[in-house]
Amino acid sequence: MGDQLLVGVNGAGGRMGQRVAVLVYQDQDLKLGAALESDNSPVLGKDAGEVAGIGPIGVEIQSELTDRVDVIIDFSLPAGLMKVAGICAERQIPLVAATTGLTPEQRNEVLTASQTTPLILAPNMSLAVNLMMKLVREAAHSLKNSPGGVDVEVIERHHRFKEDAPSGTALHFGEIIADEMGQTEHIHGRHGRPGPRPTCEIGYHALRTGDNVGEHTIVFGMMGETIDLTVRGHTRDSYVYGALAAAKYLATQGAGLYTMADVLGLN
Ligand SMILES: NC(=O)C1=CN([C@@H]2O[C@H](COP(=O)(O)OP(=O)(O)OC[C@H]3O[C@@H](n4cnc5c(N)ncnc54)[C@H](OP(=O)(O)O)[C@@H]3O)[C@@H](O)[C@H]2O)C=CC1
Ligand SMILES: O=C(O)C1=N[C@H](C(=O)O)C[C@H](O)C1
Repeated sequence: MGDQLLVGVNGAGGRMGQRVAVLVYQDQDLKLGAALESDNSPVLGKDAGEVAGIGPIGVEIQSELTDRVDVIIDFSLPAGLMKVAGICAERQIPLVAATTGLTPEQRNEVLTASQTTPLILAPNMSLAVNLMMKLVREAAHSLKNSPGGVDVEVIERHHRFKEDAPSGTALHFGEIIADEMGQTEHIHGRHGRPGPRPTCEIGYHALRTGDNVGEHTIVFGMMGETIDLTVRGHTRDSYVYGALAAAKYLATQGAGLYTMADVLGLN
């Protein structure tokens, strides 16, 4: 149909990229217009649908964007996002950037794309996780002046294949907490004899086990009681649903930086 949104997916051969191809194919408002991978990917030249396990859909995986698309969804690796962000900025293609593990410099470079095109850069596209971010901000704000002090730790669990740690989601939870409570130190694990825990710390702990698609627990530890807030994904599709909603949202916006809260109505 002429009014379908043409979606490009960057990282088409990956765990997330394959699910994007499937759920775009199943969405009557969307059509897969391009499937991108690195120039040394073993799936170049293959049909994106076949790689994703749903049979041929007539979209060949390529390393360069040659077709017109209305929006690009990126679930790749930092190098892949950097490349596609430059393309989107130049061609004014809205970009849903989901890749994590960026350096601060890479993040800042991706963000410049919002000067010429609509952009969302979010470590987590899930509705439950983004709502949990709102809940964690509220909890941090309410607890920040607790008389006995509050120790906050972030525990994340992911599949054994995840390349970056801690997760981008965990780091963003930490940013929210520090913004509300004022912690200045972010420490990753503990070993040896670190001594008593300073109150200025947020601790991060990354578990890598099995096929866990993503679980985050924020621990607010006080004297005499503890609050654990946990959100867990059941399948990767929880992230893709958010990414597709973000793509539809950006397609209606002008150049600028937007958030998943804008997309999901969580403001
Ligand atoms: N924001 C969110 O909601 C979510 C974000 N993520 C993030 O998405 C990213 C991908 O996760 P996942 O799918 O599990 O990882 P995978 O490694 O399975 O997929 C990444 C894909 O990107 C490809 N790739 C690598 N370099 C490039 C490049 N230069 N251009 C285009 N494609 C490239 C890889 O190809 P090759 O294998 O050949 O290198 C691979 O197929 C991670 O950073 C993850 O943290 C994941 C889930 C949710
Ligand atoms: O690699 C993953 O799988 C995920 N990565 C993202 C992150 O690093 O926060 C989002 C989600 O947790 C799944």
